[in-house]
Amino acid sequence: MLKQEDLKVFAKELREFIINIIATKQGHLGASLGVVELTIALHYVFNTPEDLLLWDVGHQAYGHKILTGRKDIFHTNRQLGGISGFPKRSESKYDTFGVGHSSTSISAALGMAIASQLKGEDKHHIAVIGDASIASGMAFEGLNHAGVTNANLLVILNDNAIGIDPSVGALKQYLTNVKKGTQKRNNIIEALNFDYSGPIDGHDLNTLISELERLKTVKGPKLLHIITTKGKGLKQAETDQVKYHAPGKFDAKTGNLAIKPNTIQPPKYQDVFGHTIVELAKHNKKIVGITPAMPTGSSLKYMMDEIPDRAFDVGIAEQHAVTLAAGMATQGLIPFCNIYSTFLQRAYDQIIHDVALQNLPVVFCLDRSGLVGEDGATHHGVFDISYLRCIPNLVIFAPRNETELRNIMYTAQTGLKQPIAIRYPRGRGITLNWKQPFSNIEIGKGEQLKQGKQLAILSIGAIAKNVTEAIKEFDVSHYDMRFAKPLDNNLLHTIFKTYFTIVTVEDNAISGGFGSAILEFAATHNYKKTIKPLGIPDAFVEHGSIEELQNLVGLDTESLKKTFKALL
Ligand SMILES: Cc1ncc(C[n+]2csc(CCOP(=O)(O)OP(=O)(O)O)c2C)c(N)n1
Ligand SMILES: CC(=O)[C@@H](O)[C@H](O)COP(=O)(O)O
Ligand SMILES: [Mg+2]
Repeated sequence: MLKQEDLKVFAKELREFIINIIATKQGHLGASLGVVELTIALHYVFNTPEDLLLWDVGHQAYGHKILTGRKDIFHTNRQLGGISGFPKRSESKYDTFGVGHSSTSISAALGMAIASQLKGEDKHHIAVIGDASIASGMAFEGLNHAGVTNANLLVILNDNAIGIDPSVGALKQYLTNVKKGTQKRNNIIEALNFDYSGPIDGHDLNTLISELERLKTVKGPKLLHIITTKGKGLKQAETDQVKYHAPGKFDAKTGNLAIKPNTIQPPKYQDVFGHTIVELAKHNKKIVGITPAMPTGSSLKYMMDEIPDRAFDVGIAEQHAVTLAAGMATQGLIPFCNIYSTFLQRAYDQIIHDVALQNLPVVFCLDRSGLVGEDGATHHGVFDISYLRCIPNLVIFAPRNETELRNIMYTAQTGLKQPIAIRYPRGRGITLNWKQPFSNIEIGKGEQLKQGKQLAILSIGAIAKNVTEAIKEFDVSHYDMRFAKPLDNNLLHTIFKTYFTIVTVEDNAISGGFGSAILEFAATHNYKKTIKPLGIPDAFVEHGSIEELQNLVGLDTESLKKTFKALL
């Protein structure tokens, strides 16, 4: 075991190791650099894995992974077949809880602490949570419960005043006041029956270690407030914390970002959303934009910059974002509530109870639908069609390209009388000249893209691109059905009367997805046809590039080609 006086040098080496690998292999950088000292101090003071250490979100756990037996394979981080970018129980006994979505650590650590009590085990339970994640409702539910238990729980609030984008809300202001020393009384955490200590410098190893040693002897729920700098140790990452949250490739020595080739490319779908909402909102004063803590990732930041009074970052609060949108819609506003497909899972009851049941015209923009790549199983947006399709009143649309995204956004603000979910993928579209004049899309209307004789392929969303390429040499029909709900029944009757074999293609789970909707249609109307649904199988898809993962599930162009050929 290293001596305490050697830990400072060790911290420098750990930081350099993380920077060197992430510079070429990519991943989340700033958060892990910010907790290097904390990570070392925690593993120095506590007896992991006997003591249970949980990382909220887990994007800051690279140091933890490196210190717990994964240094030699850290270069495989987030790559196909490599280690996960987040703590994962199946990967290591030091990863006590699987994460990726935020604000779960307090509840999970409390659950473990109560289990230890019931089993008569004497161990420590430590949840490390960031300032943006602790502001989420779920974290407060955990604190509220923990405060009336005598569970041996230590919550470490890693306060760097930023999430991916700058933290927002009254709690952030409160924490700032605590740091300034102007909020000594009325400590929220003490009011919840926690023993509060701090704020302390989270980069000072000696202070951290002595405070953690002291807290080991304190019984019951306790919270240590530490102040850190996101990106600590790499100048650019400290200065441009938003960019260096996950900067892509960069020069490990200078910190400069890799220069991207100067070629004209189609836009990212998120930017089509971001620019289009600004364009529409300038003309339609009823439009408001909402994001739960993802202004940069969703590109709602364009509207926040141009029309700040009508664009809201509500923090990591998906449930609140949806019900806030519902409230606004009751008053005649047209809320565009932009939530990553995977994070909308958190707000399921709000979609049903607060929006759909009251048939409120909220426009859900589900970015990052389909396979998202290196973030892996926690982040793929492959369930939304299934979890939304069973909800009455809700329209579900998936654009196959940028123009379709723009036009459905345009259509949604022209007096739609019901909620709509628009799902679109991570990454770039296919159209260079994408800023065309708007036109209306008829709700529930599909489109034929190619005419052929041998079979009919029905796709939904941007995966149409792979289908189009795969069928170039085949005599088949291709339909972009566009709406998973309502289905284009007229078009479907024509298709079912014309073809014997029908293939459906989607980047959503086959279970309950678009293909299931077509099977239900066939069963309802007594069509006895061969229907082959292609999509995500009934298993969690791991991490890798989107292309690799599409290949794994048979949705890349070559795999589709083989499947179609076998059916001809
Ligand atoms: C439920 C959920 N919503 C949104 C996200 C996206 N997200 C990942 S990290 C992050 C910011 C976390 O900030 P903080 O807790 O302060 O940790 P830091 O990055 O500063 O260490 C967000 C919004 C998520 N992972 N989970
Ligand atoms: C940890 C986390 O949840 C986010 O940082 C997420 O990785 C962002 O994903 P995008 O890169 O698709 O915006
Ligand atoms: Mg933070």
